[in-house]
Amino acid sequence: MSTFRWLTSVVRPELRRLAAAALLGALAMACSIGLMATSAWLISRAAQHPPVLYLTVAIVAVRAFGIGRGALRYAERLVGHDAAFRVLGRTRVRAWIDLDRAAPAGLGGTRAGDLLTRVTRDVDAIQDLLVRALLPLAVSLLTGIAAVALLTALLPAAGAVLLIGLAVAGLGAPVAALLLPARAEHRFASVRSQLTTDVHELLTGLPDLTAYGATDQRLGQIRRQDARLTGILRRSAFSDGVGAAVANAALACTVTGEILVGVAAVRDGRLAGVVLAVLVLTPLAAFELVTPLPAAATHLVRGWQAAGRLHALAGLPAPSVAWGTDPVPAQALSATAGALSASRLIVRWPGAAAPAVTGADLDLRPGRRVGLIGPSGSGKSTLAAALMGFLTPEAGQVTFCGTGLAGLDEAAYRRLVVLCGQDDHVFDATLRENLRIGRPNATDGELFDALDRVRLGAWVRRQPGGLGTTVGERGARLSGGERQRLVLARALLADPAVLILDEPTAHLDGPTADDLIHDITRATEGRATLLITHRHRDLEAVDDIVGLSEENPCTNSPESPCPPRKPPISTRTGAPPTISPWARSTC
Ligand SMILES: Nc1ncnc2c1ncn2[C@@H]1O[C@H](COP(=O)(O)OP(=O)(O)OP(=O)(O)O)[C@@H](O)[C@H]1O
Repeated sequence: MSTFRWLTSVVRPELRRLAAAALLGALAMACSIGLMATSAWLISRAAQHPPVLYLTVAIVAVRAFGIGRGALRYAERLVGHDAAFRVLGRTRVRAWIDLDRAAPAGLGGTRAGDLLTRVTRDVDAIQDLLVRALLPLAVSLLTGIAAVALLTALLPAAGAVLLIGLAVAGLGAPVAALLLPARAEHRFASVRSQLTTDVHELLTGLPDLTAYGATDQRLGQIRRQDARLTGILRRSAFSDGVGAAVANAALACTVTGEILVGVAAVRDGRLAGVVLAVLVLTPLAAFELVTPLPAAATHLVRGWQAAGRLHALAGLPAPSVAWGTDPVPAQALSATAGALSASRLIVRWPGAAAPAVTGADLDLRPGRRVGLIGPSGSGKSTLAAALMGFLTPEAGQVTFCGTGLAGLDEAAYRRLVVLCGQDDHVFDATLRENLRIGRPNATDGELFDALDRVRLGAWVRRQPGGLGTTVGERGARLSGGERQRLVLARALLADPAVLILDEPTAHLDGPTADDLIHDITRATEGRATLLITHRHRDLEAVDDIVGLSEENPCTNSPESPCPPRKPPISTRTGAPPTISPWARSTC
């Protein structure tokens, strides 16, 4: 879809409101011009001292135009902004849907600062495109025609002079505003986005930059971007000024032209003397139309760029599973039918040259714990992402209770299968709010129960704020181990049938890691659990072990097909699983 079609699709539902706003704006401007024209006539006529009765209609008209101008302008702002905010809401929702569709695995090629700029400033630029560019253009066009028609009716030559003046100012000023900074203006959005990205990276990486003494270098980079943006804005302001100067020069020439043709017409007797003031003063009001046009041209270009950048979000890779609408199947779980299985999976990250996982098999059954081991980079987390449906396998299938993920309802699946990852996000909120992501209506007692299961309860009770303690951005006020146990407690609160734990003992000292594994063993009783780990001691807690090899030489292409999967490095079968009654009824 082209940017134009994308823009049309978000604006189309509000077209009637926007047309009403344009009409109200045009009527307000018409009142403004009418006020000026009637006042000019009234002053000239009053100078002839006619009976006051002759002036009554004009006096009433002046009052009506004066009141109408204010009331109509208010109504235009109300209707126009209402329409713009509706478009804004729709654009923002659409941007979020595009991001949601791509997240989490499709956002690898994007930068947080750039995305932030798109969903905030680029969306705002769409509002400016509507209320500061398209509406003023429409109002100028409508009212300009009316003003020229009025003067043409009084004196055709005067109408022609106004037409030429408005055309020069209405086209010349915006073109001057656009042509001068054209190249710079087209770089505006990307430079602004780069600046936001650099500032965002500086703030998030400040501790490391300070530690390496690299802050000045980064600040220098930000200063250079800031100087580029300032340069663009300065050139923009200069060309806006040139546009305004063109408009004012055109106004001066038009008024002079009106005086010349008007005086000639009065001399020839083609025009009544009292109407001369109308010819001379009406352009003053009519030129109010062109004053906002240079800025409108700038907002048009910026809004168009913003629309292109927002439209590009729809093109982000969406590697997640295309979920179905069926709820999770209702057949009973059994020890033989895998709750969550993967067979001959080949998984590739978007844009990667080769698959990260080739031919993996896995069978997670209720009540059994499986340990997943392999060297760093062998694809353990990638396999977990595929089990969660974040990545669609190139080949092979992930099934839950015998049904492929593409046939299942996503929300139902997410309630039953939970991933507790290595770098799960901790929100800048209280402990309570972070935990309740796992179970929104959990009581404080249930939260403490989960915290005790990961040995964090005593620490939370010692905090003056208890569960209300704030944890800082990305959990900055917690130690690595506390953060890890907090996200594990959150996963346990979700009470899933299948729990995938990606290196839960990372960041922990040996004894604490042993205790945590012991607690995990208790907490996962009756569930299907996948424990991804580098610690061989952790494997004592599992029933089966599956190993991934680092060698992934194939690309799953005809030239380099993937070989049949090697058998697991070692497989140990433990005691028969215990299946809790609730786990049996899960599927
Ligand atoms: N978000 C991503 N986008 C693109 N490629 C990725 C992404 N995450 C991982 N990869 C690539 O996939 C491959 C496997 O990475 P993965 O994280 O699955 O390995 P791992 O076995 O979990 O490693 P570790 O034990 O170090 O956590 C790596 O080559 C990595 O570069």
